[in-house]
Amino acid sequence: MSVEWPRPLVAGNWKMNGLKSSHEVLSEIQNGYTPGLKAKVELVVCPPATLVHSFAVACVGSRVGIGGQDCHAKESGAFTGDLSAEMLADAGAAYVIVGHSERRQYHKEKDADVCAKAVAAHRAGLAAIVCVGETREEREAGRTLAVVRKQLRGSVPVDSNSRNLVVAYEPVWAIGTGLTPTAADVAEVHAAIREELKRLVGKADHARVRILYGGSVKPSNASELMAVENVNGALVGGASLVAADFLAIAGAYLG
Ligand SMILES: O=C(CO)COP(=O)(O)O
Repeated sequence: MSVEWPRPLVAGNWKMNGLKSSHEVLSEIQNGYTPGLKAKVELVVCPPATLVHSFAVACVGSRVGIGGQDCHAKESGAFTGDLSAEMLADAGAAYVIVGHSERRQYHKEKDADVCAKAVAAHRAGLAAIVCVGETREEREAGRTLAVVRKQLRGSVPVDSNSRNLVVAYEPVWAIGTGLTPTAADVAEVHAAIREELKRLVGKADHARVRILYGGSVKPSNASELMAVENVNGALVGGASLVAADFLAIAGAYLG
């Protein structure tokens, strides 16, 4: 029996960028999401929380999905400034990024915290985009695979399946630097992630979990990176803020 894959996923992580005026960028993305592109690739935009609801409302009909960039593990309570997965779902999000390296670095999030957030995402009916990736020091010490495997084992909830889990491999040293690993390096890490998923998600479904590559993805390198085995899409930072660049990256799937 042949495995029917879900479409690859190209997600834009806008980080702390975006004001009301950014609706213009969203409109350009929607206009460029043609039926031909829709047939080949799923597009998701993860704006700052202030824009999640209005973006979700604007996207009804265009099928561009909306995601949050983080969530709290609890459903509600005295957590000033935080946002629950249920609130993101209520605002119209279908995805939430958890465990981004900027959260791990600046907010000291550990694997257990990331896992609790992914559990919350599932509880709220969201798909969790779980981020993993090594630092430059870890790569230079030859520890990349060990680090990524450990992060996965600690961060992926037991109830995960190919509909509620996406994994994003983002080498920390490649984020916002213009540097990318070689295609062979990406292939090696993604193969290790796939193998690990076999244990975490189960034999029946692990092959359908999408594994995204993230870190300095641009229109100029998207085709090469998206062609690597076990790369099922991209998590795009800077280039996702420019509609033409984001669409060109997704366009890598038009062949
Ligand atoms: O962190 C990233 C996406 O989550 C990648 O950022 P850049 O594409 O800007 O390198």
